[in-house]
Amino acid sequence: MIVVNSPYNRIAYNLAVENYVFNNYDDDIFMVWRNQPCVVIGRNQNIYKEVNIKYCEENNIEIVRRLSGGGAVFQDMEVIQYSFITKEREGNSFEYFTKPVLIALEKLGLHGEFTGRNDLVIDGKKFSGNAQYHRHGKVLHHGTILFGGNLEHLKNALKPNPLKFVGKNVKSVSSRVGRLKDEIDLTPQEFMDHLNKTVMEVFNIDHITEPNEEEKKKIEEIVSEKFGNDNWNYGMTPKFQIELAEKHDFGIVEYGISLDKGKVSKFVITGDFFSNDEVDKLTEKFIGLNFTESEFKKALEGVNVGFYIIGMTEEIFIKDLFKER
Ligand SMILES: Nc1ncnc2c1ncn2[C@@H]1O[C@H](COP(=O)(O)OC(=O)CCCC[C@@H]2CCSS2)[C@@H](O)[C@H]1O
Repeated sequence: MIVVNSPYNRIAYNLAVENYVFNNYDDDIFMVWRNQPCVVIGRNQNIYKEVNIKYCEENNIEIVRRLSGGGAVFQDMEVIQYSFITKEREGNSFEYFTKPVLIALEKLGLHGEFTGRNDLVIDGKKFSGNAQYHRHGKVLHHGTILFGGNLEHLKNALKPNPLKFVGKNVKSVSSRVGRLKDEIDLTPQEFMDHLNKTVMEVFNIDHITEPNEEEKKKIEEIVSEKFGNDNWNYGMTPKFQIELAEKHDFGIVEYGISLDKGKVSKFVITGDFFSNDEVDKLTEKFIGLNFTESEFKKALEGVNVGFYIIGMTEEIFIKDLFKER
């Protein structure tokens, strides 16, 4: 096993390093890494359901989809990730790969435990979530460790959308969380070094490497094709529909929205309001867009919604579709 140091601290890049190493290295790998603020969703999650996209846009929190399954987590520069990439072997359970983390904590006088699902907890509070990806006889096991981190962002960015979404998708499992830095006096960097050192001892590793310039180019290609690309981050959202109805003094407005590959594929507005023109002339402006307030507002520039739905304003329209429920 060798240690790979990632030169990046952006989620799309670090996921691309994992992906590159997974596909191109024969050695088993260990890697510790961290990112600027981001939300990382599971492979089969509905981005609209699990993430407060507006909050993320307003707070510069990137949203990226990973290859492994499971739920959505928040990370920032105080949240530490680790990855093992190995050949698939008997006994490669979640418990097996999380053990070195628990050993590293014991050395710091902290007693953590593995729970039945995929979490590590201290005193019942989750500080680590884990996920795996298996392919071609190899396994990627990675985990996030809430060493520190902005809990306000964690709570707000991951607030599940309470709208009824008709469709299949993996839901996150919300937990009571706790941060390690409230228990120990280390900086995030010191904690990373400690974790690295512990794993190097446990697995007898003496070799540390870093992607070279040529590899970095390939990693950057993976970023633009996948983890930094809306077609992956939004597009892998399973098909779903939303139905809404809002009562206004100018009438009841019913919205039926279908999303396919993360984009609006069908949008129907019905109701008992008065109209000057066919409402499909309005709704067709949104076909192909992400279902986000920012994209809808952009599409509405120069459009008079009151022309299609008498009494309607842009403000009411946006509120009907995107207000916090
Ligand atoms: N950073 C972090 N650490 C620990 N727990 C978290 C974190 N962020 C959110 N949460 C809590 O976990 C649940 C979601 O739990 P759930 O079990 O649904 O999902 C996970 O744990 C997935 C872990 C993925 C790890 C990958 C490793 C490399 S990139 S991401 C969320 O609602 C919060 O309550």
